[in-house]
Amino acid sequence: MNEQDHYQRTLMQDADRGNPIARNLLIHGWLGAGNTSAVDSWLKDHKGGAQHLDTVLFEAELSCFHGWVGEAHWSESLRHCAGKGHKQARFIVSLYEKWAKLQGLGATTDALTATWSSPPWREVAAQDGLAVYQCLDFAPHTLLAFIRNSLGRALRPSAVVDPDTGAAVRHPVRINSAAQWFPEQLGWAGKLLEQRMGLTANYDPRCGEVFSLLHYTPGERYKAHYDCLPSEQAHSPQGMAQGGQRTLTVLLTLGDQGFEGGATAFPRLGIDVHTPPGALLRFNNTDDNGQPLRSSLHEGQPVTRGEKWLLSKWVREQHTPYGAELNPIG
Ligand SMILES: O=C(O)CCC(=O)C(=O)O
Ligand SMILES: [Fe+2]
Repeated sequence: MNEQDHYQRTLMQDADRGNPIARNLLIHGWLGAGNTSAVDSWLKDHKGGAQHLDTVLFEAELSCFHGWVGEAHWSESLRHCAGKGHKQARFIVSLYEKWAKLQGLGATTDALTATWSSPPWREVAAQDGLAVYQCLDFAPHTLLAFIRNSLGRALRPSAVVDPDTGAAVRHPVRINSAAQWFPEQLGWAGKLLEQRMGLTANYDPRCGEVFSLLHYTPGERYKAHYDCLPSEQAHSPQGMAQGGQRTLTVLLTLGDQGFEGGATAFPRLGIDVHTPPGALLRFNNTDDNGQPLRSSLHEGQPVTRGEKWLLSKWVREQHTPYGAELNPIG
């Protein structure tokens, strides 16, 4: 058996045992390859078995985010699973309801199918080609806690690769911990966040890089840096394969409520922004001609008390490999 067959067989076995990440990799792989009949028969096989509700919910997720034509409308399937007491389905329904409440939608509105209307942005600074905006009350606190609790377990000290040895080493530019939220781990909550963040901050989620979770304890910081890349690097064949230049940064503050210090500061503009939990901060890294913008220099100042949690999204000018995995048939 060659390596590819072995990988595929392992995925199938793990998916059959109910491992959701293996299942997502397997199905997203089939969707990306246009093999919809494999997806169809996998769903049919598993709907009868012990993982019946998991499979119904997963089919609903495919319908909601990937254009899959399921047996029922995704919102009906989601409600059905929640009604049967499926824990994850209940969480997702409650997430939609909390989000609808945050948007001021009345209790009579169907939170699952209500159209998303982006909350307003507030200008923090607009100077020297840089526009910094804040969007307060973007995401409900249950989502923030969910991300902290789930992805938080994958936090590791931030490292950069030593060009001489290839070893991962601590680097003084970024003293914090970080974790990446890979596409096969996003699940319903992560995909909903991708969708709503893209609509709100006005970018195509397929141009995004993987979400990074950043965590800072007192004394930790992210020293002044640019998110954009040197133009030659961004537009080299390797850079273009990654989506080209990083044009936009969007940060979602996850809490916790009580941290002090840790503002996101723009030293060339002389401003620092303290973004409350659930709010977005958005700024451009390039000018109107797509060139790196000097005024976009920014830093995460040292935290002085409590813990700072942040989810960061770097957006490229073109589709990224992450974007292709995020939305295999979109
Ligand atoms: O921690 C911060 O406030 C800044 C984070 C940041 O600059 C980034 O993720 O690119
Ligand atoms: Fe940054």
